Amino acid sequence: MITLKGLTKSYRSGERKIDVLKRINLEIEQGDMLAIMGRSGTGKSTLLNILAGLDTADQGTYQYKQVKISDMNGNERARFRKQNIGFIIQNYTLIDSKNVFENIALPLRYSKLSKGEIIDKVDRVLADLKITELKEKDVDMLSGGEMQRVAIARALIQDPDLILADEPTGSLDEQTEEEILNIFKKLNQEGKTLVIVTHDQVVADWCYKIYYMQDGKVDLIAS
Ligand SMILES: Nc1ncnc2c1ncn2[C@@H]1O[C@H](COP(=O)(O)OP(=O)(O)OP(=O)(O)O)[C@@H](O)[C@H]1O
Repeated sequence: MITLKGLTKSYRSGERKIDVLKRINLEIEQGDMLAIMGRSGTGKSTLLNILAGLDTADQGTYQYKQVKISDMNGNERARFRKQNIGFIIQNYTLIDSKNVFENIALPLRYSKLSKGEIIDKVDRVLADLKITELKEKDVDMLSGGEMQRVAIARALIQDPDLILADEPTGSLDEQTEEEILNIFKKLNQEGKTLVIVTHDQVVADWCYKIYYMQDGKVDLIAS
């Protein structure tokens, strides 16, 4: 599904150049569920942002199915992201001034769907995640676990094939973490591919493969 070849990325910080990714090669198969671990600052989020099409590498190629993402310009990558990627991050990035329904419907705002079709879609995702009762609530009234479910719902609204999650359970208690992981497992069983960046061994152990990032490289350490 995904092939990364020779992916290289550096950042400049004043005089210093930081080589974050050094000729990374990685294959991700459709239907996989994998964890990326590694110490802070080793480039996990950078790699995830490149997979999402939010950032680009300096060198190397990124192929998604038959398409070379690394050849795309910013607009093309934005379209690719919208059509294929569900992105979930730790601090939810929900919009406080909007309620749960409006937050989940947000990615559909420029779609050609009618109001009724949008409502149906949101209702279906809410039901799948068992959060229908939250539909009209303001997001600033939600618990951390509820917010994360809403963020997942929003990531799923366009039915993406690839779900990228950056520390998705980082601020949740153990029970809520397990509930979120169960949701991920179910999505995976339905055919979605998941890439999860985590510091948490419990989260990694739910995945089929665990990769470890170090010194600009990514190595498979368990499968
Ligand atoms: N936009 C940027 N400009 C300059 N340096 C950056 C930028 N983004 C990331 N970096 C640096 O690149 C390195 C990798 O950052 P990244 O966020 O990918 O690491 P990470 O493994 O996800 O870390 P953490 O586990 O703490 O989230 C860090 O040294 C970081 O400071």
